[in-house]
Amino acid sequence: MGEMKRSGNMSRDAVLTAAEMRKLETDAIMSGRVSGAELMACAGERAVAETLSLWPDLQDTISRAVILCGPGNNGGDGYVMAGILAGRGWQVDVFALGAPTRLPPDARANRDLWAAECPVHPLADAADAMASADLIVDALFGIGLARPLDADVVRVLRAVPTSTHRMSVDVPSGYDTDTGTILGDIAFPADLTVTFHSRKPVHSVLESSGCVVRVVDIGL
Ligand SMILES: NC(=O)C1=CN([C@@H]2O[C@H](COP(=O)(O)OP(=O)(O)OC[C@H]3O[C@@H](n4cnc5c(N)ncnc54)[C@H](O)[C@@H]3O)[C@@H](O)[C@H]2O)[C@@H](O)CC1
Ligand SMILES: [K+]
Repeated sequence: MGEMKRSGNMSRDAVLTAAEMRKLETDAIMSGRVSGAELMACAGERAVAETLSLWPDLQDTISRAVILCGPGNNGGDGYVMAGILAGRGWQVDVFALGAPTRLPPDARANRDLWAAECPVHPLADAADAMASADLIVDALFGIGLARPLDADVVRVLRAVPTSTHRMSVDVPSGYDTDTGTILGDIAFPADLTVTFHSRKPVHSVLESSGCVVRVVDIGL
């Protein structure tokens, strides 16, 4: 069975839809209480912390991470994680989907920070690196997935090895947040999902299939 862990100032029982979560974020940003960049930085930091807390063995040696980054803010969280892990001495390879010019601003800023120092590889090239990774991070799609995954993404997900640590940021790519169904044929096979502020309907489905779900405060 999965486990649940909550922290911070959150409504303990709330289960939010994707639209409700998006509204909460937008309202918080519009109020000036917190910026999108701060939320993203916190999301990436908390995702790394929860990953290393679940799998402390990853800190024993120099570990290798593959981070799959998508075309939206979920990808932005992935770039934050890449920077944090590289700063801890990890070998980090980032593979990205979509043109950087189409990223939303906060994700673009974090992508540019990463790309100033390190390469960003095309997503289609991820298979070999995934085969030898200690940790694979799925930051392809979160609450913004709007249709089944395209064939090029499906090909990459089919190459994800089952023998390594696999974590998803917010929602495993391929799952519909509000129904918990897989929109196409496949979703990222996460062992751990770190979601933000509140559970979403998909997380009960994940827990019932054995995925660990951790809910973290990001200052909303
Ligand atoms: N400021 C914020 O709003 C925050 C957002 N956060 C992260 O941002 C995520 C939500 O970001 P977004 O709303 O940008 O959504 P996503 O990053 O989940 O994805 C949206 C992007 O994917 C595209 N897309 C949707 N379905 C597709 C498909 N099947 N194939 C190809 N492209 C597809 C959309 O056109 C859009 O460009 C959350 O899940 C969370 O991880 C966190 O960083 C916390 C702060
Ligand atoms: K994801």
